Amino acid sequence: MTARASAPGKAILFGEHSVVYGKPAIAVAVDKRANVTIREGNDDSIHVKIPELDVYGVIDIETGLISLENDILGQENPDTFDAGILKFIKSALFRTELGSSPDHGMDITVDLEIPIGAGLGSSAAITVATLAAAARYYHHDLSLETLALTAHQVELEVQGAASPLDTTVSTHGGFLYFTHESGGVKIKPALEMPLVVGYTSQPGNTGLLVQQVRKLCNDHPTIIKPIIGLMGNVTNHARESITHGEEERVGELMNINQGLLDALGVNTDELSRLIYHARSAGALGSKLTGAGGGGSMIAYCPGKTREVLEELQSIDNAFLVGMSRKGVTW
Ligand SMILES: Nc1ncnc2c1ncn2[C@@H]1O[C@H](COP(=O)(O)OP(=O)(O)O)[C@@H](O)[C@H]1O
Ligand SMILES: C[C@@](O)(CCOP(=O)(O)O)CC(=O)O
Ligand SMILES: [Mg+2]
Repeated sequence: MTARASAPGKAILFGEHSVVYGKPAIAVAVDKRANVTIREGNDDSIHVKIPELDVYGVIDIETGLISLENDILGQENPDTFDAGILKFIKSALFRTELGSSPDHGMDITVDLEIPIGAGLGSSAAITVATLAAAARYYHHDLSLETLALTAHQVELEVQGAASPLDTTVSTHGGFLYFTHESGGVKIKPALEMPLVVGYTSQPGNTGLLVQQVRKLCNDHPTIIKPIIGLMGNVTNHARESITHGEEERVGELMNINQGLLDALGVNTDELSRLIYHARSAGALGSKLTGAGGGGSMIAYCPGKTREVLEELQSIDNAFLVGMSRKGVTW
């Protein structure tokens, strides 16, 4: 038996971090995906292979313990490596919503097109695709709604705190205005949305950054809560501007959102450099995307895509990102 599923990463245009505090957000599924294949295994363990990351993990079915076959990351970074992405895969495989849980060995391969820890939702895409592939493997029917909800539970369990934004976008695809009350509502942009992503070689860890913002908010509630409230206002203004085709205002609102994210302490030197260089090369707006603390920025650059891409590539990694209407496929 072989079961396959695939789910897209995402870019957050407006509202990362404030979405964890109940505010709205705008995000788009991107044309980079996590592709998961599950096959029956030859022994009693779950073997997970992620060739793009050089990660070869083993999950013990009885104890749930995760170990690394090649332990390269553990050796390089013994204090900080915590089996990272394998925790999401394990948590997904053992969810009761799947109707069954692993009772024999499996071989799981993740073909990952999304850079990890780059704010582009690799954790959500891998989680959604693993759940979908496992449901198929167990011949279990799972609605998209249950799939998105279950994937959010996985992110919550592994990350500690998480909004349902990434898992909603990865499940349903498209360009979404997300609220906690109504979930993802598709947006019809009245303008082209050419986006360039620039990513630093330093990965960010979403769980740690969300905790860091929580601490800042607890230490300075009368300052940080209004900033989070403002971020919600920026997102709502941006939705108007996107649907009315107001390019310059969209750019300005991205820059304002970036200033507020900086105030939350999730910006870095490297991100700032990419963000300001993108603006100098002609981007109307640029900001970090996802959790920050490293990872990626996006630049909104109608008519200037080539200039911005070349500028960012001269500093670090950069690529043009396209929207994916396709959410999870299985
Ligand atoms: N090279 C790596 N190999 C395995 N796991 C990794 C690696 N780099 C980061 N991780 C883990 O992958 C997860 C990435 O999820 P997250 O921090 O949400 O970033 P994103 O979803 O933006 O890619 C984290 O739990 C992190 O510990
Ligand atoms: C910072 C946050 O808003 C987005 C995190 O996205 P990513 O894992 O960095 O791709 C956290 C969340 O919404 O759960
Ligand atoms: Mg993530």
